[in-house]
Amino acid sequence: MDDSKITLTIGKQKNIALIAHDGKKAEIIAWCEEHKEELKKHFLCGTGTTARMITDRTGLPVRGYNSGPLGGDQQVGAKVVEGKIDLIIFFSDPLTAQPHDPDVKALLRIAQVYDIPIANNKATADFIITSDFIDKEYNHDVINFKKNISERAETL
Ligand SMILES: O=C(CO)COP(=O)(O)O
Repeated sequence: MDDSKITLTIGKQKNIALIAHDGKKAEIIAWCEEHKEELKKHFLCGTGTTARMITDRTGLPVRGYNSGPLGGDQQVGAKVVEGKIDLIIFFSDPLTAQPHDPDVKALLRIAQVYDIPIANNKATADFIITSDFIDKEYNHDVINFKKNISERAETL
């Protein structure tokens, strides 16, 4: 058995990261409004502009990191590595080139490495937010996890 891999039972409340490129901001705001009652039960964070716009338009509290082009995707990726993110809703824009495309790819890759559910369009986001996953105690395999479970949200 790999000693660096620990299984944690995290509880029902999830730490959810919300991210959208500019061409998809309206879509993620509408999605948050549609699922507001569910999202209220969870801890929300996101890249800078997305977080601010969701809070302004829906009233949901969303802790904001840096804007995506200024390293926000990398900050979310680092939280994934630390075992603090349970779900990522990332409405990326497939029709517009992004200056920070390497950061976007790095986030997609690290979510895959750590087996974190990541929705890149509304259909997938709808599926996850209405699924058992969101309601269940979440058993999460975390590699090199060093923080106490209760510190997870506080240190996001
Ligand atoms: O660029 C982004 C994700 O790659 C999103 O960043 P903002 O939320 O700051 O617009």
